[in-house]
Amino acid sequence: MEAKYTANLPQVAYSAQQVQQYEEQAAKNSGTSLSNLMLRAGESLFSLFENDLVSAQHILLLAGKGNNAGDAYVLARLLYQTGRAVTVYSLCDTTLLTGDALQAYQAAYQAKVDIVTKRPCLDSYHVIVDGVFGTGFRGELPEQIQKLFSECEKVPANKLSIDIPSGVNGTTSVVAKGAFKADITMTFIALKQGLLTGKAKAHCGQLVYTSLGVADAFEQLAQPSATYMDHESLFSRLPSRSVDCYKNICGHVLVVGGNKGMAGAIRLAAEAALRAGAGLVSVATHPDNVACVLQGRYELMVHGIEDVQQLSVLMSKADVMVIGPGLGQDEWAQALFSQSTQFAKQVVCDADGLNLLAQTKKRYCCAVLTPHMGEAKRLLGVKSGVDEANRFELAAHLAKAYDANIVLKGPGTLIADESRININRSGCAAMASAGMGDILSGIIGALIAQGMKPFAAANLAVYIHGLAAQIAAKEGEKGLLASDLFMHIRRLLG
Ligand SMILES: NC(=O)C1=CN([C@@H]2O[C@H](COP(=O)(O)OP(=O)(O)OC[C@H]3O[C@@H](n4cnc5c(N)ncnc54)[C@H](O)[C@@H]3O)[C@@H](O)[C@H]2O)[C@@H](O)CC1
Ligand SMILES: [K+]
Repeated sequence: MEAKYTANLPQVAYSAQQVQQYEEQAAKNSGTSLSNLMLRAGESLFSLFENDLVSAQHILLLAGKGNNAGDAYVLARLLYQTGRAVTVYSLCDTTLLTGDALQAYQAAYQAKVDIVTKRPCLDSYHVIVDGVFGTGFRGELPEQIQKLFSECEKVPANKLSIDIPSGVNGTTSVVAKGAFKADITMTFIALKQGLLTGKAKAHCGQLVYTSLGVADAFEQLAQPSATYMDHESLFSRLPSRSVDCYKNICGHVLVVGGNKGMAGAIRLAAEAALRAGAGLVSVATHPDNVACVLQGRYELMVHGIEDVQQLSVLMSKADVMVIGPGLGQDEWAQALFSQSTQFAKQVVCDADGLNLLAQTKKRYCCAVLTPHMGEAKRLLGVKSGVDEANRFELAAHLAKAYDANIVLKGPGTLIADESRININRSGCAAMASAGMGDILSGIIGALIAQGMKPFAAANLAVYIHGLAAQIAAKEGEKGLLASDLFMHIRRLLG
């Protein structure tokens, strides 16, 4: 079933707890009530069926016992009253319903909506609507609900989640085992940060936002917990080039890595730095790799490093150092890493650079660290008090512990410094191919070398990288070679 959704998402995000805390006051300040908001939520969901899911005639709604179910009962009544075949499968005894949810249930019941407590066969529905848990979900999903959701995944019906896919935590992005997998999620009142990153992002499918008419009042009550930055504002922070500029004033990036047998990673990072506009790019690599890294990319200045003094000389000439791609962790790598910590300017540290950083007490004076979840956990070590599955907590904690900008890779990459977190908008699982991370670190290095602040550079680099990967994938370059991104990176940066 073809569906066309517009996802005009706001540029600020909040925790699900903030939504719970302020929704009632926001409703009051907007001259309305929570029960009215539930009606509006149901109506907004209904509009999806009127505009996008027009051919859906057989609809199954799964209902829990909270207000998320209340939204489902309002929707069920509206769908039924317009002639669709509607069944609500209540996962709880309906005598447990209270408050607004009870009222919504009663209205649906009186309108003669088919409400059952025995599991129907899932095969014949065009759409399955998940109204089981929303912002009130805590902990783990009961096993029988996991089973039901797993059966839902097997049938071809479109899956629509109300507010939050059941089992996803809208604050932390932690996804409980067996959580509902939606094709579309319509979320209300405020954009919940937990839906925008990590595995949670995949569980939402297409995210659609509806303010229920209280966004202004809500924004006056609550401080955003994260931004969801507009890319236009990022591009405007890229320094423009004057007609009389030359290579020496466009930044000199030193790329360090490429141990024996790992020339590819360092070459990708170095070429990415060139493509992203660095005036000069030097490479410090294993002597065996010099010819190979230089091959076909003669703009690079490639040096085989036998002792750390050679690296020291290169460091003295560079504006930014990118360390880690293909670095390895042997003696040669450790010596280079150790020397690199003397660098007094901006460092971008990736891959084995991060692993070596995790193993020592040495720190960079100013760094952008670009870990994936595994590396992030290693960087964290055994420090207690941080929920390792909570991407927001992890990124914020690392920014503090390492006094660095953090790029926590993965879908909806998080970019954090000590005081803020931005969630990347380009929305692509771009890191899923070999070499993608190497390219990202090269772009970040080049943007900093050209004068961008590290936080903005990291954000723009992640955005460009994701977009380039999306374009490359759309153009049918199957398997998505990392190097397919290069042409698009150059074009996107204008
Ligand atoms: N009138 C209102 O208050 C409005 C509520 N809205 C909807 O209401 C939702 C929030 O409603 P609620 O706060 O009632 O919460 P939920 O509807 O998310 O569910 C809470 C219920 O689930 C149970 N529960 C939580 N975790 C569980 C677990 N792991 N296993 C088993 N049971 C579990 C709780 O005990 C509670 O009974 C929002 O997501 C949104 O969909 C919106 O319609 C806006 C207006
Ligand atoms: K839900």
